[in-house]
Amino acid sequence: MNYRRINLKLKHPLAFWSAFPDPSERVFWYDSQKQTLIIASQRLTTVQEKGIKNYPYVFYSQSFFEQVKGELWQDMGNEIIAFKHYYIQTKTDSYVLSCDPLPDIKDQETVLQHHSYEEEAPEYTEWVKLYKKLQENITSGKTVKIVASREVKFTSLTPFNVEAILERLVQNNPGAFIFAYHKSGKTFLGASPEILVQKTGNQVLSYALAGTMPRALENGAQLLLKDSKNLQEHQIVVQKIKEKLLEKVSQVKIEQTDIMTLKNVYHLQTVLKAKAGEHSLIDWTKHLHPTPALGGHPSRAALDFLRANEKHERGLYAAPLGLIDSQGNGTIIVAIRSALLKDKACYAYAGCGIVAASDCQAEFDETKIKLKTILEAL
Ligand SMILES: C=C(O[C@H]1C=CC=C(C(=O)O)[C@@H]1O)C(=O)O
Repeated sequence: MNYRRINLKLKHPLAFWSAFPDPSERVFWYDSQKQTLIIASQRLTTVQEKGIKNYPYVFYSQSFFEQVKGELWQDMGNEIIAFKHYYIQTKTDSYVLSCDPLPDIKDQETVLQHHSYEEEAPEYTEWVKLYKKLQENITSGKTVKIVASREVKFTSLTPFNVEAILERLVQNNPGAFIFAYHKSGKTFLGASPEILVQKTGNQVLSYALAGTMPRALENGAQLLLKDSKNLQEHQIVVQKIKEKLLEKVSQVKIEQTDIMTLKNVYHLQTVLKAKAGEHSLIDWTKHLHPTPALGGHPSRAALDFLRANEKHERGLYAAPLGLIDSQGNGTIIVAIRSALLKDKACYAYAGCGIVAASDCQAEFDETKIKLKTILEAL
């Protein structure tokens, strides 16, 4: 496909997003580690994996579970999509790649509108019920760890303003991957710190990210590095990713476990690296998802439990998504610290890994802290 390159430096890059109102499909992707922003707009076509090389970037997503239940998440994800226009901004360059005439782009500042909203959270007693069943599952030996999640609905007096929320997600979350996928009047967005798999040439990298302490806790980072419950939760993820990598390649490099510091929480983080071999980024994604940082261990039993007992549909929450370039390189994150916006409704998601030594109230509180990523952007 022939894309023209047009030099364009926007002072307010979100103006590119705003230049394509509904029904334009759009993707926003800001890698704050590389300080690279890509905004893709207007679907050109759905792509088969072998066709990826024909487009500057494609957007890849797959739902958390293979089957998606209910109305809310219908038609979101499980596709590879090429777009007509890409606005690309790196530390040194800024341009558009386009295969269609561009609309007028007004380089206007985003109005940082705040929203007044009401919360419709399920009762704490609902969490307690789920937690009890989960502990029974662990005690019976079916599972060792399950990552349970909550969906909390926030209703605003005015429609949620995606640009303002994205702007604040970028400002508040250095180190994270800020993403948005807009389709049919719905926007799924968030600021995820977790790379499922990143492919650069013949290298792949994956984050084991599990184990959490609030930033508000004094010495939280030091406590986390020594906390046996969190270390167990974390090690399950490291071992599983290692095992999965070794199913395809002969060597894996496991870096030292460290602390990832985010705005509201600390996490335990271990980076694993391997050779990509002949496997594509999508092969690796399908092979690794869901890690026990999002599903549980053993995986099948944990997923069966979640399907049977979580009341909400996960859709793209905790699911793999990202951009892949024409060389097959890119970063697939798991879409946590995320929410689905639809007009005046915001469905926000947060989960936490639960093992035998967990505490019901502490895990609930952890999901509330994780929800702050979204709430502080509203
Ligand atoms: C499932 C989520 O977080 C995962 C990532 C980091 C730490 C986690 C934890 O400590 O439980 C979770 O595994 C979420 O934010 O919704």
